[in-house]
Amino acid sequence: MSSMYGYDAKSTDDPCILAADKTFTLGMELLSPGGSLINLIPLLRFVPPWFPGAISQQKAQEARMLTKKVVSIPLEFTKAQVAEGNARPSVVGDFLKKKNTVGASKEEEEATLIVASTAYAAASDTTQSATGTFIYLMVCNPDIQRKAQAEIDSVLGGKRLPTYEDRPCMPYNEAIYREVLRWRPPGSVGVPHCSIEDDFYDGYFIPKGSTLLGNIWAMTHDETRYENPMSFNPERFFNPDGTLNDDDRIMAFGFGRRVCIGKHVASATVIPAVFNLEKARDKSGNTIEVNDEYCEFGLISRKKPFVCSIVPRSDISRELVEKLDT
Ligand code: HEM
Repeated sequence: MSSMYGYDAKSTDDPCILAADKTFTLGMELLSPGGSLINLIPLLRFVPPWFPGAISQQKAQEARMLTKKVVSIPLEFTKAQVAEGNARPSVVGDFLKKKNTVGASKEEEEATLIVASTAYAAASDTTQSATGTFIYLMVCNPDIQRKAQAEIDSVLGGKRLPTYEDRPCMPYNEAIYREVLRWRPPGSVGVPHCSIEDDFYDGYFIPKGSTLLGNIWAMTHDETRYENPMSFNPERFFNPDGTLNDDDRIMAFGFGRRVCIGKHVASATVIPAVFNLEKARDKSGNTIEVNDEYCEFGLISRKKPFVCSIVPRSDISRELVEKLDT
C-alpha cells in the first residue's frame, strides 16, 4: 500500500484493510476448487444475485462492492496528498503528479491504477502469511534468530538498515528466507491453472480445459530432497564448505509464465535486522507459549494469531525504524 499509494494503514481497523480482508475471504471461498457450483456448472453465472439460493452471486456482488472500496480509499487519499503537495513517492502518487504537469493518456491512467490495485491484492495476503510464519519461527527458534542478527550486525555494524546490495553478504539470512517459504508456503497448491490443449503426463491423459494445481507443498516437503522436511532448518541450504547451495528456486512463488511478479519485492521483506522477536510474558513473568496452528483461507494458509514480544534491538534500531516513518 505504501509503495503503490504512499498510504500507510495505521491499524488493522483501517477501513481499507477491513474491506480488503473481507474481499479476500469472500474471494477465497468462491475461487477455491469446489467453492462454488458456478465453477462446476458455468451456466449458473447467469443466475441473478436476488434469486433465492444464489449465495455465490451474492458473495461475488459483495466482493465486487468491497473491491471498489479497496481501490477508491487509497486512491482518494493519494489524490488529496498530491493536491496538498505532500504526497510521498509511490506508483500512483508519481503518476498523478506527472498527469498534473505533463499530462497522461487515459490508457496510461487505467494501467497505472490497475497495476497498483492488482499488486496490492496479490501482495497483501501472501506477504502477511509469510511474515506471520517468519515471526512465529523466529520466536520459537531464538538461536536461529540470534545467528541471523549476528550476521546482519557483522555487515551493518548495527548502524543502518540493510539494502539490496547487502544481501549477498548475508547467506544465513538468505537461507532463512528460503527455509521460511519452503517450510510453510503461503499457498500450498498455488493458483489454479487451465490446460490449453490435450496433454499426457506420466501416463495420465489431461484433457484441454482441465483445472491444474501445482502441489507446491509436496515439492517443498519432498523427503528425497529435504531430509526431515517438517523441521525448520536453514542449514539445509548450505554446502558442506559453508557456501549457499544452488537450491534457490522458491516454489512458493509458482511456476511458468504466470510466476509471481512480486517475488523480488517479497524476498526483500523478511529480515530480523532491527527487532527482537520473542515469546511474550504474562503479568507474573511467565512465558506465554505460542500455538502452532494455522487457518486455511481457501488457497492461502495463515498463522493463527499468537501473542509475542517485538522490541527494537537497541536505541539505534529504534531510531532507524522511527526515521522510516517520517
Ligand atoms: C511471500 C510473498 C508472496 C508469495 C508466496 C506469492 C505467491 C504467488 C503465487 C503462487 C502466484 C501465482 C503463480 C502461478 O500462477 O503459478 C503469484 C502471482 C502473483 N503475484 Fe505473488 N506472491 C507473493 C508476494 C507478491 C508481491 C509482494 C507482489 C506485488 C508487489 C505480488 C504480485 C503478484 C502478481 C501481480 C501475481 C499474478 C501474476 C500473473 O498472473 O501473471 N506477489 N504470487
